Amino acid sequence: MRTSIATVCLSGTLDQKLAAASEAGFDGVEIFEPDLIASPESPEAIRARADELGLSLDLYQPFRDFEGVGPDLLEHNLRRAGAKFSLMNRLGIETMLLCSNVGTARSGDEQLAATQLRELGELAERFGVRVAYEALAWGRFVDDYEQAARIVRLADHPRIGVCLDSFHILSRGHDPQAIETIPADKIFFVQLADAPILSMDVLSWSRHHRLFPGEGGFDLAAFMGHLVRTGYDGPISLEIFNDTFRQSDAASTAVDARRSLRLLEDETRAWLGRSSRGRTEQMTARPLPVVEPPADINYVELRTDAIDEMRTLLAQLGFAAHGRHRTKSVELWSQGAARMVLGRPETQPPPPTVAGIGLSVSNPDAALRRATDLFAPEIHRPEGPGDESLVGVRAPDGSEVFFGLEGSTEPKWVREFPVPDQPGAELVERVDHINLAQPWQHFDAGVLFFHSVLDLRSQPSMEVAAPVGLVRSQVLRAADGVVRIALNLVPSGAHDDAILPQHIAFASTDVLALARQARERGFHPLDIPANYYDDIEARYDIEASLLAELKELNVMYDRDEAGEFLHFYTQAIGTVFLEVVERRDGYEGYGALNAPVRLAAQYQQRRDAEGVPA
Ligand SMILES: O=C(O)c1ccc(O)c(O)c1
Ligand SMILES: [Mg+2]
Repeated sequence: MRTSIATVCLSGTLDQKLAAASEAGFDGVEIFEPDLIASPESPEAIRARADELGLSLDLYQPFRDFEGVGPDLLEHNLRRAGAKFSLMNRLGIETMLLCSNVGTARSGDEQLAATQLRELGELAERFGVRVAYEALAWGRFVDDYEQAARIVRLADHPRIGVCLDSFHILSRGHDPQAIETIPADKIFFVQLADAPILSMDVLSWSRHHRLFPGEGGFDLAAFMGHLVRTGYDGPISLEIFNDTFRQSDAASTAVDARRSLRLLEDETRAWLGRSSRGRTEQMTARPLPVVEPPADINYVELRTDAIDEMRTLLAQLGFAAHGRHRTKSVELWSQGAARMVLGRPETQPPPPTVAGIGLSVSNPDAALRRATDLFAPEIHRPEGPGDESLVGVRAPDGSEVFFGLEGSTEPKWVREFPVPDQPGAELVERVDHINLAQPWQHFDAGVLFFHSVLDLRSQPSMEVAAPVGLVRSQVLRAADGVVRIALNLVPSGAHDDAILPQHIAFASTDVLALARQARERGFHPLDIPANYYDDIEARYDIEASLLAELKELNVMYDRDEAGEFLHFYTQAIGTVFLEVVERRDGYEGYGALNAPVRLAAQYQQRRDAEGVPA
């Protein structure tokens, strides 16, 4: 599969965009006209630069508002097109994208549009170029790819074909199956974009919210499957208009982009494999190693300067102290199968406080190979003699993900730490979920990373109101539900990022007993306001004695169709806090209704700690 990316996806100057695309391993790029016009380089110099970087220039775009017009305007439009064809000759670009007319078309007569495209084809012939006609989802008369394909057929000119853009097709709910009725030699270009499922006008959706494949809600494997069945073998190009990507580092965006196509190629191969008429020969990348989703989170590594406070907190929650590792400057705390590795930040820039997680997988080597095939940077850790070697990769937010062998007993590396003097309280069973605050520019990349590398599935994303802004939250979880990772998007305006810390939630068999024992050890939970308890009483008709106990211990409550959820929070230590949860009778959620109350309580806690008057 030949991969391409539109320069509009990336931030920076045209030269920086080309460099980022090349560095990430793309075969080619689409030149977006505003990037060219704004460039100080001549078209010839841009061509030379692309050659030097090993990039083909696959498309020049967009050309707008050509067809369906009156005779005077047609003449003007042909003159405009001639100028662009001549520019394309200087750039050495063969294909120009023509968007369906959104403004100047007077008629939706398909025969008229076809006749005018035929004239454009004649002109293109003279320049040795060709035109790919794309139905924009908001086109004045042409807004559907089947209509565009009909007009192209009527135009019947070798220099006129279609451009298929998954966004325009899938955003309108059009069935991509009819792609198979378009002859492959009439498909001149293919653009891919994913998007979150939103209910808004399609133009704004397209111009601001497109995402790389795998980051949104479209079924792009099916789209690709229908395309591959036509025999199309041209470039597959990403065209992502996204406000965040325009502002973030081009090099890392380009790597995310390549990751998305790598995954999609694999998913397309699988889709074709399941269908009766698969032709997978164009899926040229070797298949990604298949991995089972991780079986559990076998440790979480925290790097914090507030190490004494964290020790106190873990002890209050009933964790056993194993002490320091025999060679590394970290210590281990455990309770049940929940293991916390604790150390100070040692690298510059400092790692996120939740600096790493260990995942138990059936085949660590395959998991590592899959991750590196998906362009995740591998981590090499110095090891002491006899220490178990850790294999892992770096996530987009800078945290580390290590793969360990799944098994019924504890991981071997635990024996590299001393045995605790006192056992833990054993009211915590394991890590229930972790919640990673993502810097605003890494959120979508984080979703794609955990989805593609670990085969975790995205749950619908949610928005939670916090005093500092709306927090977008997305849970990714394994099919069996054991491993759950929630990603939170820190609002870009929230300079005080400590208000949206990361957190680790432990699963307990008896949260009330644990809260009581912790209190006896001096623990003070996050204070929950009395108004909250009035509200849940009204909402759920909770038994008076339970309500009193929840209130006394600052434990929050939720319910779904299956069961109940009891959970409490610790106060934050720096940018991290802990949670203990009890899921009764198969409750599946995370207490979403409680999240705004918790965020406001944390905000209040910080203001109190800083002595700000209420
Ligand atoms: O939003 C637009 O105008 C626009 C332009 C070119 C495209 O290929 C496209 O899909 C959308
Ligand atoms: Mg497009």
